[in-house]
Amino acid sequence: MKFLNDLNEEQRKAVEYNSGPHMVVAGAGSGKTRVLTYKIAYLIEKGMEPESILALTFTNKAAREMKERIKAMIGKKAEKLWMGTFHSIFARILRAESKHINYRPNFSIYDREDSVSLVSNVMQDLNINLENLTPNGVQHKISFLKNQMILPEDYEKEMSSSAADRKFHEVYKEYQNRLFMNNAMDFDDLLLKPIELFTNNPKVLSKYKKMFKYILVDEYQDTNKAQYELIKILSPSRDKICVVGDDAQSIYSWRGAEIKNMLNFKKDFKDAKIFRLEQNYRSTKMILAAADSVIKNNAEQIAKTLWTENNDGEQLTIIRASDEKDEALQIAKRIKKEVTNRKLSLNDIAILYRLNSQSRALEDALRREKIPYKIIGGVEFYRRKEVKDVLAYLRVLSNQDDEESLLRIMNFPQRGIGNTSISKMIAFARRLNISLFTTMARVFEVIEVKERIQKNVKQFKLMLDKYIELKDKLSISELTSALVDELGILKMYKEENTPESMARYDNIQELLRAIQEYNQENPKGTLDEFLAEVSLVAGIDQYDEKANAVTLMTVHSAKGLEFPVVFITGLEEDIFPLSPRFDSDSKIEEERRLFYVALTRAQQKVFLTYARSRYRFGEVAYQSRSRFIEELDEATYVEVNGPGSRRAGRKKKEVIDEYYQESYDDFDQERRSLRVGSKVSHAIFGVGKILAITGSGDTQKVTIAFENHGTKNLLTKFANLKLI
Ligand SMILES: Nc1ncnc2c1ncn2[C@@H]1O[C@H](COP(=O)(O)OP(=O)(O)OP(=O)(O)O)[C@@H](O)[C@H]1O
Repeated sequence: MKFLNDLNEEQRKAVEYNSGPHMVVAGAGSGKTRVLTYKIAYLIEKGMEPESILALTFTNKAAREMKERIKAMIGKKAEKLWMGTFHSIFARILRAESKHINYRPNFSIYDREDSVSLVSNVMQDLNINLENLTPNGVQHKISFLKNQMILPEDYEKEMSSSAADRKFHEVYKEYQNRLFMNNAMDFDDLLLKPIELFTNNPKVLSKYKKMFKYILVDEYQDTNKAQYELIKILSPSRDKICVVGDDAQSIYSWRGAEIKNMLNFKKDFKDAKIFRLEQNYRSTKMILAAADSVIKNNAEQIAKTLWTENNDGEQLTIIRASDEKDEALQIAKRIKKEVTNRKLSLNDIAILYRLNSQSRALEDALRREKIPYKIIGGVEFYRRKEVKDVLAYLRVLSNQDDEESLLRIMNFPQRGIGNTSISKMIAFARRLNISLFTTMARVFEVIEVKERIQKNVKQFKLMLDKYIELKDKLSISELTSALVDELGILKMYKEENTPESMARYDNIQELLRAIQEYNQENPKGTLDEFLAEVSLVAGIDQYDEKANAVTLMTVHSAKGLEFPVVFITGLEEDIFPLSPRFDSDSKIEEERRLFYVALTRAQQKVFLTYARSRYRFGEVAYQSRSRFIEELDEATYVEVNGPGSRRAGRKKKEVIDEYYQESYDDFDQERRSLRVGSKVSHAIFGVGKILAITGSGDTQKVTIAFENHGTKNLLTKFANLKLI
């Protein structure tokens, strides 16, 4: 097999090994993905049927790319591989086997936002208020428990007798119950339900065990308990299994990932063989030395030494900025320089941050400098309001028990069915133990609802019935177009004619286009399958590498990617690492691994930036530089002080260039127009009235009485106040 020549000796050994369970422990950039890809091609070339190989990846994007690569190596038969994320593969299996767990195959898949909304409805219905937990927090806790396979009944056994625990348990139990009633699953169910399925149905299990002759798992360091159980349950005769991972890149413990799955592989799988890949093909020697000097501060890790034959490369550059705006401006300027000096295109550059909220200042600066950028993970396409509205209609057409989706569309676009009437219908549904959808058919029996509104409900129900009937006669694309037309939402957004409504208009058009493409690519694809697919799309999956633009994303999303030039921003205590003061050692170690992941994305050059002060939680916070910078080997970096150094405050005019002048002028403009008595609005605190102004220039402060947040003292420069 000629393609084996693309591998180094150790990689090749791992690819050819076939005599038992094995784990490839590989450092960053050492060819993990390559080994996995080649191994699958190798197995097929050796005669294994593609449909008997199960390959589990961390993102849909990784699965797609690997499949493409394998197709290029061995041809079209690669299409038949079972390759995808845990969630998408098991959603597919659950759909086929739904009757064994008392679900119907058209079950809805709730994303995080849907789950939060369900939690919130449950809390309202049970009239439960959890003092310290918002619906968001409750959802997070539920998800964390589910990831650890702790169901309500398990939780009940372990919980304390405190009122808070009891209330939480009640919400959790009812949340699970509602999911079931709605014929819906949340993301965590997509891993838990298959365990239930396989455990309670030995015949089904044996069918899949026979079918999957080989299991391969990517990013093994970030598997959680449920994923681990699934691998163990399914791994055929326990020997045809290959996992790859890097313990130094385990960054998802907050979502329940367990690094110990990797550390315990040898115990779990008898006679497991370990392959180590230590040659890095991605980065310069300098970048590897820097990464190594940081990660060696972690106590918990599998020993390995990464080396490379690549060039020595340049030192890292550390840039100090005065605040987040200055940081962003300096980055934008640098990018222009780098592109010219290194003859790079913009998609060779990534800007990474720890927190999504850091992106705003960066985006502002890039826009002003007219540098095209793409942002990954913001509000993802399929999570946008207008897109979800249309999808909610499709979900109801597919699964009438999906109460969450039905509630979303009941009065959208407005059809005169208010919340009070909806509550009354829900009460009726609960009393009779029927679904809300069925209640709509019997709305004339719900005497508490006014006659006029009963008619509106009836009409809405008739419309849905019509499309439910049409859904098997039309393609998904025709169905959706007809529906969107009848709802008149495109027209509605067009008439509103605001930038926001036009963006919504475009997004719905884009959705119609996406559905058309889906139809073309999957002529036999059903509405249920389409909905399952879009529910599982993550931000990174839509990432277009070819678009000529700088990439902005969190370090978490950057896992597995590589770029010639990488900026790592916000290197300050409390940002990166996040919350060091309150955290245990293990959390700091995870932050350090995250920093390691960030550094090792770079091929040629790394810039590290930090700001002396930063606007956070509505106030200016003075920041101290991240411990991770202090941990870097001194030989691996140089520091430059941009105009953000302290000197800049005093001698601003001398050190800042025209561009900065312009941006400071903007501040001054805003400041001059503020007066005692002016009404202003603030991004977080809302509307308020200025009571006093003290000081001037950069240290000017305003005292504002906010309508809903009391009186606050803010530094004008950072408050970003808008006059009303
Ligand atoms: N034997 C090899 N010869 C040449 N290039 C290689 C070889 N192995 C890997 N590479 C290249 O090195 C880079 C990193 O490989 P890959 O992405 O497979 O590593 P990885 O271990 O999955 O990385 P990470 O875990 O850091 O994301 C890729 O550009 C890949 O093409």
